[in-house]
Amino acid sequence: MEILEGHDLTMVFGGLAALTSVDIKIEEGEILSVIGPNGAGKTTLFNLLTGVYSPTSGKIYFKKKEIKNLKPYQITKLGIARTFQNIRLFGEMSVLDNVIIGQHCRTKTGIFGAILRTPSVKKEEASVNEKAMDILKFVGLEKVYNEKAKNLPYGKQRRLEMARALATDPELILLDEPAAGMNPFETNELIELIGKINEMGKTILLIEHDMKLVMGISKRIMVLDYGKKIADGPPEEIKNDERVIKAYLGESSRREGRAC
Ligand SMILES: Nc1ncnc2c1ncn2[C@@H]1O[C@H](COP(=O)(O)OP(=O)(O)OP(=O)(O)O)[C@@H](O)[C@H]1O
Repeated sequence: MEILEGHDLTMVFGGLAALTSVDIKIEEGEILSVIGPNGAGKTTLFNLLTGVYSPTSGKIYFKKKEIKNLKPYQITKLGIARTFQNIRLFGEMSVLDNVIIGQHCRTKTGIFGAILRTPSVKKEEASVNEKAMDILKFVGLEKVYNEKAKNLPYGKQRRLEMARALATDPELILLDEPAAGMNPFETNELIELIGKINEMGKTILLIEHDMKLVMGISKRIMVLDYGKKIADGPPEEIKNDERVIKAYLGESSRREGRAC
């Protein structure tokens, strides 16, 4: 069954079409990667699916429910979580607190309960703490739970972003360039972690430039170029797709052009 569908998605920014008539379908339980040269529209697509922008036209369904006009927090509550290309942690807060904040959309305590500290509030706090520690163990950060987030090395900060996304108890996780800035060792660890998250039953949508990671873990790959979908299929097919090869060759010649 499809967990998420986007139909005919178009996004225009002041006359520039960042996406034109893009269809996307994600099957429950799959790992789908979105790739494409710089400026192809990948992040714009993520921003539409998570409610950061409302598309200029087109429809988006999560588990058959239309979500096009929902706010990001409403979409999170329905079961979609994301990480960002530029890490967005609360640097001055502890690793544990960053994960606890992720659970906020699932807790019941209101302002009065928090002030009065009723037994049910204390009980909920204890279970929130326990769950946050379980998630930190899962991503391998339990030993640094008390560190300030900003003091973690880069690869661990990325893991913490994933932990915080997991804390919202999502069915679908969108990862925006999770391997960006990682060394090969950290990337291998990340591949393992994404596999484990998928084995837990979570569906994963990924934007990534690291082809080793993309080819290694994706069940399917969708390719964007200049805001249009130019290919969609299993990794073996995408590797040999002429339009995809051309789009990437075009990008390297654009880069060389810039460097001159
Ligand atoms: N908020 C915005 N306002 C105006 N133009 C935008 C906005 N967001 C994106 N764009 C433009 O839309 C196009 C697609 O950008 P987008 O960031 O989605 O590409 P991308 O594939 O994620 O690129 P990269 O791989 O470099 O992150 C680009 O031309 C970009 O400049």
